[in-house]
Amino acid sequence: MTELKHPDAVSLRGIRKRYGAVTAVAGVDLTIGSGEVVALLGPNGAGKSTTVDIMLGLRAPDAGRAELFGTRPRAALDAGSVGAVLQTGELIPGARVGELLTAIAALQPHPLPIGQVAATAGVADLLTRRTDRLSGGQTQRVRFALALLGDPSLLVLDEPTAGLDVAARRDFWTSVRGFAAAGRTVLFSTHYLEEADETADRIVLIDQGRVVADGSTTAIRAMAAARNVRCTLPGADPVALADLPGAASVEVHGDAVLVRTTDSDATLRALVAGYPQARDFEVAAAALTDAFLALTRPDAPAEVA
Ligand SMILES: Nc1ncnc2c1ncn2[C@@H]1O[C@H](COP(=O)(O)OP(=O)(O)OP(=O)(O)O)[C@@H](O)[C@H]1O
Repeated sequence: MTELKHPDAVSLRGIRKRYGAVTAVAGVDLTIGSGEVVALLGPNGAGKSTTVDIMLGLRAPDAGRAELFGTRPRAALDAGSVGAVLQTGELIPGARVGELLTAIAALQPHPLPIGQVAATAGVADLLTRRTDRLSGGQTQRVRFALALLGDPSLLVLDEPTAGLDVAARRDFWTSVRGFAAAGRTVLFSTHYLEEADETADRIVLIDQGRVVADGSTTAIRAMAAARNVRCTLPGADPVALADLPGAASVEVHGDAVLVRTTDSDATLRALVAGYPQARDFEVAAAALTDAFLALTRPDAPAEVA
């Protein structure tokens, strides 16, 4: 593994970036330790790609500092410590996959054997194929192989499975998990909670250019299963409602009650039994962002307006 000795693979401090009137990144702090597998999860336009580009030294931030293994991103890239699969960039058309891997390996300070990389990335049967005759899933696997050639300690993947079908996605993530199993660091961005859930140890939720939550995948999965139970209940007491089974947080606005719960069946049964005057029941999936906020603010008091 090509590694610069430093405990943190990634360190972002106070990163900000605007494009004209659009604030893409609004102050991101993020530390990723060596060996972590982290998903950067967020909706379209959340600022994931801009954050990744700054992290890799491909874009300059307006403010803040990005370091990989305690050094400038470009120095870490030049040392072969970092491999990346980005959304942009075409494979050289007309080249054979094996030729391309051989050519790029020659540029690396400490290349891995082509056969090993091809096996890890699942491209061993594609080496004689032309790069412009590959399917989307095969193209992504070749790009993944190219990123592995320098034997990186950190792999950065920006929405690597965008546009791939379910089978191609599954194969891709199997290869990534194989890479991560060797104790290397992986950061990937995705829109899909399932991808984050299946592959990452930690999920960082980014929304409107900010980190709005950061937690273990287990904790995030539990919160993603959260439901909102709403009802009309005159004279509701938020403190008493907070004792309902499964209740994570309670909001009371006049007669309107919102209970965020991890067990909506139990909450609803107890609500019906304990509050006969309650009516207009409604149960809905909690928005992921709400779930993350509830997760990261466990001490938040019940809100009353
Ligand atoms: N080169 C650019 N010029 C102007 N605005 C940009 C540019 N790149 C990104 N933006 C804007 O900055 C914001 C963040 O974009 P970014 O691509 O970083 O988000 P993202 O989370 O990666 O989105 P997606 O999931 O859609 O790829 C968006 O509002 C986007 O329209």
